[in-house]
This record gives sequence, C-alpha cells and structure tokens, in this order.
Amino acid sequence: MFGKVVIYGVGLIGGSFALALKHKHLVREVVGVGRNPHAIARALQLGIIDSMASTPEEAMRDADLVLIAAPVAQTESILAAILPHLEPQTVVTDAGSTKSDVVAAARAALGAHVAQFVPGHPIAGREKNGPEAAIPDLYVGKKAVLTPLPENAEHHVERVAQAWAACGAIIHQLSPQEHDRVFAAVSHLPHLLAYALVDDIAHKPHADLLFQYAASGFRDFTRIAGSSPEMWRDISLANQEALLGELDAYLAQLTTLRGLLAARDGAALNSVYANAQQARQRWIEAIEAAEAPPPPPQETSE
Ligand SMILES: NC(=O)C1=CN([C@@H]2O[C@H](COP(=O)(O)OP(=O)(O)OC[C@H]3O[C@@H](n4cnc5c(N)ncnc54)[C@H](O)[C@@H]3O)[C@@H](O)[C@H]2O)C=CC1
Ligand SMILES: O=C(O)C(=O)Cc1ccc(O)cc1
Repeated sequence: MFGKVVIYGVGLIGGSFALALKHKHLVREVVGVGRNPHAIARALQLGIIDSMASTPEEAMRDADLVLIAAPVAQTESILAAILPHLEPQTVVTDAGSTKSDVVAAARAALGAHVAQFVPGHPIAGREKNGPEAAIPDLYVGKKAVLTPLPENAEHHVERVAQAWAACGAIIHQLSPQEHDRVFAAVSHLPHLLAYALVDDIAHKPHADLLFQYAASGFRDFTRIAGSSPEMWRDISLANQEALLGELDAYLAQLTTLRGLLAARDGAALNSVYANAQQARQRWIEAIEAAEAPPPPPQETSE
C-alpha cells in the first residue's frame, strides 16, 4: 500500500500508526523524525521505525505519506521545514487533537501546497506517552476523523482514509470547526477537569492523607491527568474559544448543583444523577455496539 512513510513524532500515536502498518505488511519503510534523540533511538530499537532522518531533506526524499504526530503547537514549524522538500506525490497528514489551528498552521506554512495536506485525528489513545506506549492495535474499531480541505484532491483524502482504515479505524468526516466544538466538550474539558482536581488535592496541606485513601473511583476519574502536560497545554490553548464555552457551561452546572446541595434538595440532586447515569448507560451501549468486531462468517453445510 505504501512505499516510504515518514513519522514526525514517534510517540504513542505516531508509533502505533507505524506498528499497525508494519504488522499488516502495508509499508516498505518507516522513517522517523524526532525532537528527543533518546525517544527516536528507542523507537528504532523497538522496531517501530526502520531508520531515523536527521534532516527534512533526507526524511522527505521519495516519501509517499507523512504523518505529523507531535504536540499541535509544533505543526507549523514542522510543515515549514518540510515545504522545500515536498515532492508532488507526497501526501501529508496529521493526528493532532485540534483541527482549526492545525489547518491555519498548514495554510500559513504551506501556501498553495496546502492541497497536499489532509488534516486528521484518530479518536484513540491513552494517558501513556512515548514510543514505549505504542501498540499495533490502538486504532482497531476506533474512529479516525478527517477534516479535508476544499483544496484537497479526492485521491489524497482517500489515501489518508485508506491508511487509517488499514490500522483498523472507522473513517468519519467533520469540518474543522465542528470537530473542535465536539472535542472541546467530550475530550478537552474532561482533561482540564481531571488535571484541576488532582492539582487541587495535591496543594492541600493534608494531600498525603487524601491520596492514601483515594480509591478506584478517584483513579478512574483522574486517569487522564496522567497524560502529557505539553500535549494538553497545546490542545487547551489551540481550542481556547470552544473550551472556554464548555468550561462556562460546566461552571453553571456546578453552581446549580451547589445550590441544590446547599438547599438539601435531595430530589433534584437525584434527578440530575439519574439522568447522567441513564445517559452514560446509553452511550456505553452505543459505543460498545459500534466498536464490536464483526461476527465471524457463518459456516454453511453446502
Ligand atoms: N495521546 C493521545 O491519546 C492522543 C494524541 N493525539 C495527538 O497526537 C499527537 C501526538 O501525541 P502522542 O503520540 O500521545 O504524544 P507523545 O508524547 O507520545 O509523542 C509525541 C512525540 O513527538 C515528538 N516531538 C515533539 N516535537 C517535535 C517536533 N518538533 N518534531 C518532531 N517530533 C517532535 C516528541 O519528542 C514525542 O516523541 C498530539 O498532537 C496529540 O494531540 C491524538 C489522539 C490521541
Ligand atoms: O486517554 C484517553 O482515554 C483519551 O481520551 C485519549 C485521547 C486523547 C486525545 C485525543 O485527541 C483523543 C483520544
């Protein structure tokens, strides 16, 4: 399917993409480019990449597909470094968690060559980072959202969709603005809340005592506060407007709940909790049905 694939940022996301394509024998050669020499050396040692490129010229020579999987604030400088060596057959994509800023960065860095850039975002991941965290089946049954540009040729969009589909992902399309509004609510706000809760507790004078007794509910709620601070700083700032909107709505909900608690209004509190429990149950059922592997083919006697 692919000759040379170049990964800028060989961590959890870029590394898992490379491993998925390699395990399916869909790529001849994976070349990694990194900022941290130890991480890129480890990616080589783990067999995630076949070689590392030390210059953009070397990386981009004869490249079929380039995936940018670094924190989103790095996108513009990476694309600017790529541009002088961008060949006509090369398709460039990214895995960034925000899309409006990435599209703006691509337009600023690439000019007319933005037609070769197809923005993307795999909706799969976890709180672990770096090449050690990369696994080949990270994307199986998960969504990959593409936010194609009007300038993109259909066959370039199709090429990126094929790559994510080969990793096991289900392809969706949104506009960059729709994408950022959706993920502000269901991804960016929850990460901010998890960081806020752990930071708040860590600053209390009796933090050690509190952490000593924190149980699995606290662990579940705060799992995502184990994620990379740099990555989430970049996402928060990139999607500032939509995230502020969601944060304000959530603050209003907290104020409402505070009022119910202060008034000892058990019936109203119960109603909020019950509505949330039911909505969560419906969501879990829908997501499990959507992500379930297809049933094995039925054997017939004929
Ligand atoms: N962690 C997650 O669950 C998900 C992350 N994403 C997005 O994927 C991207 C990568 O995230 P992860 O793989 O989790 O992070 P990671 O920290 O595991 O890997 C990122 C890698 O990029 C390298 N890097 C940083 N600046 C660079 C530069 N200028 N040039 C080349 N390499 C550079 C880092 O050294 C690191 O090895 C981010 O944009 C993030 O928003 C998307 C979906 C899920
Ligand atoms: O750790 C988790 O559960 C996540 O929420 C992973 C994740 C992080 C960032 C994304 O843009 C998409 C998925």
